[in-house]
Amino acid sequence: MPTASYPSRVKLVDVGPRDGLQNEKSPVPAAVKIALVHRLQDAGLREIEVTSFVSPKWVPQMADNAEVMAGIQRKPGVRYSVLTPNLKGFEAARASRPDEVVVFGAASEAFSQKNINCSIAESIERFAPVVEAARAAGIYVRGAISCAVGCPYEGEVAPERVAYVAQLMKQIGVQHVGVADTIGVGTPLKVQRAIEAALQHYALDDVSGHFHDTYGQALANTLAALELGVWQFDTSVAGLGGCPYAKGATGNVATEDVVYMLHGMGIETGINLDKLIDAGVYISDFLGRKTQSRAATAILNKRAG
Ligand SMILES: CC(C)(COP(=O)([O-])OP(=O)([O-])OC[C@H]1O[C@@H](n2cnc3c(N)ncnc32)[C@H](O)[C@@H]1OP(=O)([O-])[O-])[C@@H](O)C(=O)NCCC(=O)NCCSC(=O)C[C@@](C)(O)CC(=O)[O-]
Repeated sequence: MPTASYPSRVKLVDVGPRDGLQNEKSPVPAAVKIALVHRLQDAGLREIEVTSFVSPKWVPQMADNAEVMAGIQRKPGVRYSVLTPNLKGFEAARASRPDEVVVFGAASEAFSQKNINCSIAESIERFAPVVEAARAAGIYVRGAISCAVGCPYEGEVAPERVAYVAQLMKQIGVQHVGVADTIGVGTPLKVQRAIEAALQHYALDDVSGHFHDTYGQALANTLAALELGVWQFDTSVAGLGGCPYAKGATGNVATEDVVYMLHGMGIETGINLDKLIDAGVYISDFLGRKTQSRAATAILNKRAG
């Protein structure tokens, strides 16, 4: 049996400050979000998804988007991304000088309606002017394809739906797509089919994985994506998070767990695991709960002796 050949280097985008905190019921002060971003960049993260410019009525936790972006002491070489669902969000985001904006669509009609209040076709119409304005301003545009393997409202999602949305995103000039298992129901072969669907329209260098860990499959799914040559992943420090419109779904795969796995496989990330664990402890302590990262828990137990 041939051994899979894995990429030698992987880029992780920590989405903890955005995806991780968007669903928190109690307000997290902007100062804490800013401190978390600082800790992540000090740990070696080179891309951080900071916040979203969405309706504060829909996602109150992200209402401090501009304040958070303004408070970050930017580190050279680090890219800061934000979510922008429409032109209103983009115009507000633009003033805060993001390096990258994310338009977020879905492979499921029902999730599109629940999450962004429009159909898939309408979402593409809303994204098109965002993409045009962002690219004209030299801002990179990433697209997220939610519910790429399963939807909380429609159940299983066929890879053809992912290919369909990827094609629409490609047509309007989105530069990169993230294949997102929003509710963490995917298993390795299903995730590979979803990624292959995106690869029908995007090059390998322009596709990333975004796996929630609800069913404990996210690391296995990350490995399955690596086997296809995917080398970019969204992960969340301490495994924070969940989507307000995907009830019951847990956070993303913990950044610490992915870093531990990759380093163990001899794959470089540029991330200092100890500092990353400290960043996870910082935010978990603030939230008054234990980290969701198994690797961090094991290493913290060892540190405690
Ligand atoms: C997309 C909208 C805004 C459409 O919401 P809508 O109600 O259809 O928008 P609208 O254009 O009809 O406007 C209604 C009101 O919202 C305001 N509005 C309109 N746009 C904005 C904006 N950008 N920023 C601030 N305010 C905005 C607008 O000004 C107006 O205010 P009013 O006149 O009623 O006072 C809404 O549905 C929304 O905000 N949804 C939130 C979606 C969200 O943030 N979901 C979580 C992130 S996605 C995710 O987590 C998945 C991902 C990416 O991680 C990948 C994965 O795992 O799947």
